[in-house]
Amino acid sequence: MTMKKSSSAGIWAMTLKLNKYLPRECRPQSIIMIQNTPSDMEIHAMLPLMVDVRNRLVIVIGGGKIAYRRLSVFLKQGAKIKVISPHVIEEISLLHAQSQIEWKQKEADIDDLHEAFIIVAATDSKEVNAWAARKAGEHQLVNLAGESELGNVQVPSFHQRGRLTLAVSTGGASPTLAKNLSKQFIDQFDDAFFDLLEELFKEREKIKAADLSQDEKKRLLIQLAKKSMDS
Ligand SMILES: C[C@@]1(CC(=O)O)c2cc3[nH]c(cc4nc(cc5[nH]c(cc(n2)[C@H]1CCC(=O)O)[C@@](C)(CC(=O)O)[C@@H]5CCC(=O)O)C(CC(=O)O)=C4CCC(=O)O)c(CCC(=O)O)c3CC(=O)O
Ligand SMILES: NC(=O)C1=CN([C@@H]2O[C@H](COP(=O)(O)OP(=O)(O)OC[C@H]3O[C@@H](n4cnc5c(N)ncnc54)[C@H](O)[C@@H]3O)[C@@H](O)[C@H]2O)C=CC1
Repeated sequence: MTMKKSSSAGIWAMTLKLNKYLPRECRPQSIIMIQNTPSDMEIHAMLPLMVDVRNRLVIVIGGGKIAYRRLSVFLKQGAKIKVISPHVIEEISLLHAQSQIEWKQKEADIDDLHEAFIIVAATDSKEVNAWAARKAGEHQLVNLAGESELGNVQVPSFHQRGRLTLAVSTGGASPTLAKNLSKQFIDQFDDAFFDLLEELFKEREKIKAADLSQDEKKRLLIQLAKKSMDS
């Protein structure tokens, strides 16, 4: 599989193959010397969480196509959206005209940030985006469309259907790859699977509510999951 090529084992194997073409004195002395894939400890991967944004305020600084892409996701999830930007693209202007979002037609300033649960900085100015990250409160979530490492939230590529959410993040390595992978993953599931998931949910609720010991409930729930995987 292609993904495996970039694994450290793959690089090791490739390097070992190369070794035989190198004069003995030029060969790497140990695997440490030839290892060029950072370990999981060295990469700052972020924690995936499911966040309920319903009725929470998301401030979007900037009104271009990336701001629109971000706000569309939050809006669909039930968040309240306030766009702060001197100019916005037509799609944003239309949402504003339909009273689906708020729009303050101005440059962002410090007063705009306070009440936000999540701040999205998606202007075309690195300075403005970095300013938003700096000025955000300690308890706020901040997403920067570029230079995302200055914020504390990154947006993965995700698909949701029924109760299933599949999200893929490549931590900034390749958003396009994340997009393709998440599509490939969700396409593996057919309609019957989503019906099954709904059934499982109902069955599980019943078991949880039943007058049984915790151990017995756990046993039944594991059995239920096993049965569904076999079917
Ligand atoms: C760090 C992150 C920011 C964050 O967390 O907010 C980030 C950063 C940047 N993206 C850039 C480019 C592109 N981004 C996309 C697409 C998506 N980008 C998304 C997330 C993220 N993008 C986060 C990392 C996620 C990860 O790595 O897995 C997705 C998943 C979600 C979303 O954006 O809504 C969405 C797919 C949605 C879907 O599934 O459909 C495409 C392709 C396209 O548009 O089709 C391109 C062009 C091709 C390419 O580069 O691959 C650039 C360069 C900008 C410039 O040119 O300057 C930067 C800035 C930088 O890297 O510095
Ligand atoms: N995360 C991702 O997937 C991607 C991120 N990017 C990054 O996203 C950023 C935005 O990209 P686009 O939407 O294409 O830009 P754009 O140029 O279309 O829009 C920029 C917007 O920022 C607004 N703006 C500028 N200064 C402002 C200020 N002081 N206060 C409030 N609003 C201000 C402008 O009025 C405009 O509406 C870029 O920095 C780019 O690097 C770009 C492509 C993909």
